This record gives sequence, C-alpha cells and structure tokens, in this order.
Amino acid sequence: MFIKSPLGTLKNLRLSNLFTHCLRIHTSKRNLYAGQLLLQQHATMTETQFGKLFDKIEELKPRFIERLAEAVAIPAVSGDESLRPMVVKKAEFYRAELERLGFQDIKMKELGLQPPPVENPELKLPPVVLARYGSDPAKKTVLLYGHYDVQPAALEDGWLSEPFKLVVDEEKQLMRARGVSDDTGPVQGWLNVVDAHRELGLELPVNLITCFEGMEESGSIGLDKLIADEADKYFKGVDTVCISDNYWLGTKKPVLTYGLRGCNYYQIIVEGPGADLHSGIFGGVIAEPMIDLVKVFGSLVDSQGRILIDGVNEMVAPVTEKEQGLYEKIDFTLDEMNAASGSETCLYNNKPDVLMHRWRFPSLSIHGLEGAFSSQGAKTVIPAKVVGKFSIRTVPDMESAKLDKLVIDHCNKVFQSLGSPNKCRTELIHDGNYWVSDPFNASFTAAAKATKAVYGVEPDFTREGGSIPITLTFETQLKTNVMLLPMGRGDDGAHSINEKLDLSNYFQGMKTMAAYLHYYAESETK
Ligand SMILES: C[C@H](N)C(=O)N[C@@H](Cc1c[nH]cn1)C(=O)O
Ligand SMILES: [Zn+2]
Ligand SMILES: [Zn+2]
Repeated sequence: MFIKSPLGTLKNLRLSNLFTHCLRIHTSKRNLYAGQLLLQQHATMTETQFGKLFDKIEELKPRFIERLAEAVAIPAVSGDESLRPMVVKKAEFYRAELERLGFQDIKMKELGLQPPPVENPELKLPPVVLARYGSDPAKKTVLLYGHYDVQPAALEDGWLSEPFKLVVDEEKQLMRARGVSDDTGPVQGWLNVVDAHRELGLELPVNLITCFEGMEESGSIGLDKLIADEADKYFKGVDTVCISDNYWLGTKKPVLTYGLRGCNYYQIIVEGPGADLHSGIFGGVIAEPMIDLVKVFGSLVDSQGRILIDGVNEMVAPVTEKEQGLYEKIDFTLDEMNAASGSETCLYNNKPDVLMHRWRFPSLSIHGLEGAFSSQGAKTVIPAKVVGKFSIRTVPDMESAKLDKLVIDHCNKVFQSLGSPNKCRTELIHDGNYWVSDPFNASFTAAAKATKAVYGVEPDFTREGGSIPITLTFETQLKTNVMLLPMGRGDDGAHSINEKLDLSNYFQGMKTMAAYLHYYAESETK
C-alpha cells in the first residue's frame, strides 16, 4: 500500500502500528469500511505533525547554529593531556544544556584515572554524561550515544579559519569548525530535537537516555565497564541504541550504517643515546633510534596497502558470493572518492574493491611519531628516543588479543634482525571492536522511513571504515540492537583540516532524527 504525501511516499505501512494514535483519534468515525479513507486521514495527520515539527526546526535555525558555535568553541581534545580540563568543561556545558532542556536524573559518571600508557599517571578520565528525558513505561526507550571530545586541530595545519571558532560560510552553505561533523554537530542535533518538541508543546514519543562520552577519539577508555555496570541500572529497559557519529558514504545520498571496523592502536618506542646528539659528531658512530624505527615501520605494510605481518590477513572472513553482489549497487563513484581525498591516489580502480577495502578488509596506517625533528629548516640532530604510532582497522573474524600478539612479535623479530644495540618495545595504546549488524530490525526500518520522509529517497545501507569502539559493547551488554544514523557527508573532512557540516545536513539531519523517534515509537516491537 502506498500513501502519497508531500513528505514522500510512505510504503507498506501497517495499520496496527504506525497508525495506532490515528485509530484512537478516528474511532468516532464509523466509516471504516474504507481503509483507504482512514489511511488518507492518517497521512494528513502525520503530515501535519511532522510539518509542524519540521517548520519549528526551520524557525529555530539561528538558535541551533548559536548553540553549536558555543559547543565547538571548547577545545575538548581527548588525545592531548594538557587539554583535559577543556574536555571536562565541555561535559559541564552539556550538563547545563540538558538541565535547561528539562532532562532529569543527570549524572556525571566518573571513570577514574586514565590507565597507561599516559604521561601524567594522575590524569582523570573525563565524565560520561547520562541523562533521561521521560520515563513513561508505556513508551519505548531510545539510548542516544554520542561523544563530545574531538580530534586535535591547529590553524597552522592549513585551516582556513580558527578551528575552534564556528564559521558559517553562506556562499557554500556550510559550517566549519573542529567537531562540527564529528561529533559535536550530531550530539547538538539530538538536543535541538528535544528543544523543538518543547517549543511546540509536543510530547516526545519515546523516553530518551543520553550517554555522551569524552574519550571516543582516544578509544573510549573506561566506557566498557560503565556500560556493564549500568546495564541493569541506569540503562535498564533500553529498547534500542541510536548512534549518530559517522558520515554518508558520498555527498548526495543519505545512508544508514550497519557495520564498523574496529581499531587497535599501537606505539613502537625505540631509544638508545642519553640525549639528542650532533649528527656531525655522532653520525655513523652510534646506532640511531630513528633509523631502527623506520626499518620496523617499513616492515608493516607495503605501498599497495597490503599488511605484511604474518598471520593477520589469514584471520579475515572470506568474501561470500552473496556479499559480492552488494557493493555494485551502492550509490558511490570513484570521482566522489577522489574529491573527498583531494587527490587521485586511490589504490583501486573499481567501486567494489574500494568499498571492500574500506569496509570489510583490514588496513594498517602509520600516523606519526613523537620525539623527532619535524619543523622547517635543516636541524642536524640525532633524536635519542622516538615513538612511532600506527593502527590497524580490524574486521570480522580478527581476534583482538591474537592480533596484538602477532603485531608485537613481528616488531620484536624485525628489530632483533637489525642487530641494533638500541632498545625497542611495542605496545597497544587502545583497542575497539568491529561491529556488523542486521539492518532489517525495527530501528533501521524506522530510520529508513524517516530518511524517506525528509529526503524523499530510500537510504543506502552501508558499512563504515572508521570505528566507534563502544558499539559492540552496547549490543552485548544491553542485549539490544544498535543503529547508526549519520548526519554529515563523506567529504566533511572529519579528523582532517577544515572539517565542515553542510547546513542542509544539520537541519535535515535533525528532522530525520525527530522523524526516526516518531516512527520507532510506532513500530511493533517493544
Ligand atoms: C567514526 C567516528 N566518528 C570516529 O572518528 N571514530 C574514531 C575512533 C577511534 C579513535 N581511535 C580509535 N578509534 C576513528 O575511527 O578513528
Ligand atoms: Zn566520532
Ligand atoms: Zn572521530
């Protein structure tokens, strides 16, 4: 059955669920012989209800941009120990916002000290912000997860404007600032959805629980335990978890995401000389830590992206015939890929290979190093100690502990083969599991309807090459499903310079979030 409405074509809607409240309103009408009539009446009502909500979101645009500007102005970089007070300040910002919006039972959950490796052994982890909006047992409960920490950013990296100051580019119709897409914009989006309901005097159709953390960009350290501890307490009765912390695959087509890669992040520490040395005096005479590190780095991966560590590729689940057919149908082009990377350096020349290597094969990236000369000019120094950083994006069926052993054994073996008198050790900094789900549950169905209602198209179902370390923990500890509803686009430049969020994605994203809550409330499963 199809109902045509200005919000889009609503397909195969079921009387028993989506129209429950409509039936209540229309019970006085005797003329139920024509299901079509009832459906038309409901279509009008849904249209009116969404119409008002969507109009309110449009009307509140200046307020919603202002709030986002306040949030992104706090440089909450979880990976920079010196900025930890700013991460805590941003948690306080959200506590105040939640209070102002009428959330209750707000808890700033402390997670204790950050475990090693860490510079300051007294460093406290930032709090997790838990809050409730409604606790009606007749309603479903949706847990909204997001993170308020961000990646580092500095003007001198090549930003067009100060990274922690929101710039609205009217010409390009976008907002620019660190975190605007990952993940401050989407977190703000959820709060704005509640704000819009309150302004309209419209009841939220579900109970909400927020779980906003401040360590996602550093591997969600400490959050697993909190979720396990609160599974039967604060999180009791959660029906589904919705995460808005990834991006569309490309720039035009909205997507829903049912898979993530995991991430194991390592460091290799090579040290020898007692201090940095003059290369004219000591060059050729002493063993240089940087030379050893480069050799170990070079043994990890080749220039075609192939991982060279024995046993790693063998853990990857084989590609099935059924799966092979999925990739060609996805709305994505190599041109979009090149535009997003700002280059033509892609290692693959066809869509299925690009998507498979992004979603379902592991990758190894070398991120950088501490301790070495990295400025302009030509300093003739031999660094005494260097710390190399690299990570592996993991996929089914890779086992995290087994991977750690393979990686550490490999680095030790390569270093030993160099015959260097320096010292070398490799350690895990943090890890997070991959996650793959069934995209046909009630939550995904509600999100697909919401996408159709807002954008007028069916979303693509995609996997994400990035990681959200806590996703699998929600699924296993709360024994419920998780759905990923991205707000931004594939070219937003998350983790890069000039991170942006298109204005249309911010506002249409909020409408999709709002519609999702209404459609999910009306779905059959409780
Ligand atoms: C997809 C998400 N917005 C994100 O950027 N996640 C980070 C999380 C992370 C950091 N270290 C390990 N995982 C990512 O994928 O890099
Ligand atoms: Zn994120
Ligand atoms: Zn991120």
